[in-house]
Amino acid sequence: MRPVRHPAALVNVLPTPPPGTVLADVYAHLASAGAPPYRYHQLVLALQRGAQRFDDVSELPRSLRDALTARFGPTVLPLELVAVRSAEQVEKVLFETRSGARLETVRSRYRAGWSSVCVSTQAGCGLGCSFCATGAIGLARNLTADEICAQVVHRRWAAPDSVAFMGMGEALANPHVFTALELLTTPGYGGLSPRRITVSTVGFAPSLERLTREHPQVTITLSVHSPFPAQRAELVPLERRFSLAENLAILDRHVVAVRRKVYLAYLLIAGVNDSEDHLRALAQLVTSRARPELFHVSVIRYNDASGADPSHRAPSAQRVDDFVAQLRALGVRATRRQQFGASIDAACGQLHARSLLRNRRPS
Ligand SMILES: C[S@@+](CC[C@H](N)C(=O)[O-])C[C@H]1O[C@@H](n2cnc3c(N)ncnc32)[C@H](O)[C@@H]1O
Ligand code: SF4
Repeated sequence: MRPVRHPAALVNVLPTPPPGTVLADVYAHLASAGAPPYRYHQLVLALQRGAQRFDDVSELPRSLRDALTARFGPTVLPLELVAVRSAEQVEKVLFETRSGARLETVRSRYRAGWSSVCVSTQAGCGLGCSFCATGAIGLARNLTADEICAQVVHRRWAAPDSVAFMGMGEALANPHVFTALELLTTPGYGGLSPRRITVSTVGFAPSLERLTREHPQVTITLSVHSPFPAQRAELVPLERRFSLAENLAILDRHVVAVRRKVYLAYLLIAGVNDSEDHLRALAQLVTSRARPELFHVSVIRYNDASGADPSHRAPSAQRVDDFVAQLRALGVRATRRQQFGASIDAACGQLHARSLLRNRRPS
């Protein structure tokens, strides 16, 4: 949404911020201090223009800026930029939260004038997938909604065209993700179309159901990785709690209700899940759905990941292309997921918020 300039015009424009966010606390604080409503709106506009500190919001009287700083600390956004690394069309940033938790965010510019931010939803991840660097470090904690949104609106980059919840962590294991989605999609705050937001999950079924109910237009990616339950449980231990079948049943209902495509991620690991049997079983899994045309398989080439199972190997690029072509020949809509930034550990599955410190550089 384009900022509305005149404060008086703003009073009834911005909805109240969702509870559980710093903006909700600021809103309540300003109201209890007797500040007129447009002061809150001035603050939000200043944030959208890149202000990071209460002190930067020159539209607010000095006394109010001082009161907000005294109550909430100097910065509005709860992340400090610690280090940056760039390569190809990708920039990877290491952030630190006020409590000292570390997370990484990746910004890609994959075609002229189009940018996407891949946000982390947890510091680490507790789900222990065998192929993932984030899983290897375990879970430190869920990120707050503010910490998730701050990655999107950080002054380092202009507002992105799309946001992927595909960085560190399992988004649907973190209830704060729902607050973040609300903030990012509300006009006047993030203002992003939900269709430009992708949530990737290994299948936290109750939260997946909730996502389809509360944010039906958000794009969903379900990480599959094996069509065989016993093997999938080895690769993705959450399979033992919420099966692929249970998650696919949720998506079956969802695609019928919203008539929108969902994505199935298939991470190809040489000699592990790239056999003819896997190919046929995966194709059967998709083509047997009631609406197979609404399931799109994204094949991902395995990236070397620190702490992952040392026996995992990347297939050749040709093998990935062949796998995609064979899926198509079996009637499945499939593409290879384009990935950039593997040389700086910024590609899928490589985020672990440790090695960037060697490249520390000021913002
Ligand atoms: C890190 S996960 C985060 C989102 C969510 N937890 C999930 O697993 O879908 C994002 C994507 O990275 C992929 N991924 C994980 N480890 C990988 C690796 N070593 N190489 C390539 N992709 C990987 C996952 O399969 C998933 O599609
Ligand atoms: S692949 Fe996703 S769910 Fe699995 S360990 Fe990595 S971040 Fe967690």
